[in-house]
Amino acid sequence: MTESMLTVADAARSYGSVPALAGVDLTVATGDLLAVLGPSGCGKTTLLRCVAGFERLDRGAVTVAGRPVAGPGGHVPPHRRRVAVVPQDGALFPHLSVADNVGYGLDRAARRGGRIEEVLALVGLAGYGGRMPHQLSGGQQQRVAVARALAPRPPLVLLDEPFSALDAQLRAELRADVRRALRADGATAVLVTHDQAEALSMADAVAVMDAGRIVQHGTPAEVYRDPATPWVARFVGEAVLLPATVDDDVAVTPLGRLPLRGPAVGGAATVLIRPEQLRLAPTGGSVATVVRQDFHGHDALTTLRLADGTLLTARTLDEGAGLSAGAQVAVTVRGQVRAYAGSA
Ligand SMILES: Nc1ncnc2c1ncn2[C@@H]1O[C@H](COP(=O)(O)OP(=O)(O)OP(=O)(O)O)[C@@H](O)[C@H]1O
Repeated sequence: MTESMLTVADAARSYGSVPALAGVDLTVATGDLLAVLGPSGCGKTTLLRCVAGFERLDRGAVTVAGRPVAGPGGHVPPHRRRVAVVPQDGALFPHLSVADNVGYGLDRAARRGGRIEEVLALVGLAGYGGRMPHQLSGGQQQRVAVARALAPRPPLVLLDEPFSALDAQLRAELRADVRRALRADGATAVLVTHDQAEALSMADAVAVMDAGRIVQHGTPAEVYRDPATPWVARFVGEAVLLPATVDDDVAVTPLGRLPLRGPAVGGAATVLIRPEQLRLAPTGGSVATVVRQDFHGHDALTTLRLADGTLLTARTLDEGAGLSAGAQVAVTVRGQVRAYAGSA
């Protein structure tokens, strides 16, 4: 079994009457990247700051590499936790060269041993050591911040929305490169983000957070395909949620009888269908009217209305091309669906 590099147990922290953390349990396996994904204000940054040691817990405990750093035994200050933080804006020292920024936390032996060049190469900046931060683009500055965090080989690296200030294309490139660098260096990391695509594409595991609690912890595929609640379903991607009646392993829905997977529920339920499960054809399914189509280049989201007024969103490729508002199509569902007890 893989050992945990980070354990957070029943962590609670309030600001006045606001419970920013309301009992968080979390583990990160050694060598993994965990994404903490949640909407603004759910407590992500507070969690990260409590792990780093910038904030104290009201209750609970944090263990890093088997060593208690917060909890009943006391509060280890940030600089003694061996936890590296990559902040949103990089926060490089402006008066130090790239090499000196990266080498800041290193002892002389490590500096001489070539670690600075090694981590700069890992983040794609070999040969940039002599530059000053202001001579770098925003994306390059973030790469330096990641290299600086990795340099002393900390047991844990925390990344706080590190790509949020970058434009979309740069962000995608940097995500992939930073993921590769972390993996190549064997680092264990926690990434805090409100961006589902970032969490699902980068992480080994995703902890979905809402109102100070972790509401689901699983692989990216698990939280997308098998969300714990309708709220998680909506938060991690486009979701079609339909009223249903469950009868054994079949849900009776406005789109017909659909096979179920996941935990059994009985009676009135809500089913989750992902837009890519919906297939459109000229005939041979439930009849729907096209309301509108939002073109995204690689695909399109087509909003449809069933005869009973139910709205659906289908992700379409060629089969939905050029459908205009008012057109009639037949909708079928591919694969199994997940049901939740009660109505949405
Ligand atoms: N220093 C503080 N003083 C008072 N309230 C705070 C403080 N820090 C955070 N909060 C409150 O705690 C809650 C959680 O905040 P936190 O910054 O952890 O959320 P977040 O998920 O990181 O949000 P965002 O994505 O917007 O940064 C919010 O309601 C916030 O207003």
